[in-house]
Amino acid sequence: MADSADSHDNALARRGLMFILSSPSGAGKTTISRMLLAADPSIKLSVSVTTRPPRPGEIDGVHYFFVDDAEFDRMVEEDDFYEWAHVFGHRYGTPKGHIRNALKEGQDFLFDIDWQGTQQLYQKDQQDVVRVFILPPSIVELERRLRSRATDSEDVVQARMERARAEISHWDAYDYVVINEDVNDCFAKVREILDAERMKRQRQTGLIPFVRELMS
Ligand SMILES: Nc1ncnc2c1ncn2[C@@H]1O[C@H](COP(=O)(O)OP(=O)(O)OP(=O)(O)O)[C@@H](O)[C@H]1O
Ligand SMILES: Nc1nc2c(ncn2[C@@H]2O[C@H](COP(=O)(O)O)[C@@H](O)[C@H]2O)c(=O)[nH]1
Repeated sequence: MADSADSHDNALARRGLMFILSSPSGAGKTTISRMLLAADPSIKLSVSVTTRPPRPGEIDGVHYFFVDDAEFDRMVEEDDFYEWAHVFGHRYGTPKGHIRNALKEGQDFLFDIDWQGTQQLYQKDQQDVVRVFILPPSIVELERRLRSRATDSEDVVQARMERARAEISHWDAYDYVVINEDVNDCFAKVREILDAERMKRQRQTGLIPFVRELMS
């Protein structure tokens, strides 16, 4: 029979989470994602595949896997994606890789993806998905942030601003909505959401035998 330390460890066993951060472009989800990854080594980034060219400082395999159209087509044909979508004139997709098995083993993953990808992941796996939408404090501030990032041409900034209201209209398809005014406050809220979701009874698959043993 397992001793109490073993059974307590088993009781903490749970499935991994698919923790999704979405927002209109420039609201700050990449910033919040990077803060979360730096603060919490037990969540891993799901690195997306994209046909968009790298921005200065972006590293292949770290921020994205940068591929050409032919390679993206090949991955679609071979069913390599959990989900993929057209966003701002390029294609972006979540590679299946080792995610499914790692989730079963309790590994949490962070997804920085848009509303289309969120819908697709949610349809496939409602149980493990947690959807968080980040809003900017105002449209003026959103535009200021897109420009201050200084990584995109004027045309790209304009195109993203034109899409901003349409992106925001999907806010009610998310479990949580957080306004990113002060970045540290926003990060703290996102972290609280992650911590609480990890504790949900339904996710803690190891609890059932533990509670049975406690009650026996
Ligand atoms: N709370 C904040 N206050 C001021 N600036 C912020 C805040 N949060 C993020 N920023 C800045 O705004 C810019 C856009 O942020 P970020 O790149 O994280 O946005 P994003 O939502 O990931 O955009 P995209 O979807 O285009 O990747 C960055 O320069 C970032 O440093
Ligand atoms: N559906 C998906 N959307 C994705 C994925 N990876 C990123 N994104 C979203 O695209 C836009 C633009 O990103 P950027 O890095 O070019 O600014 C943003 O909303 C991302 O969240 C993906 O794999 N699937």
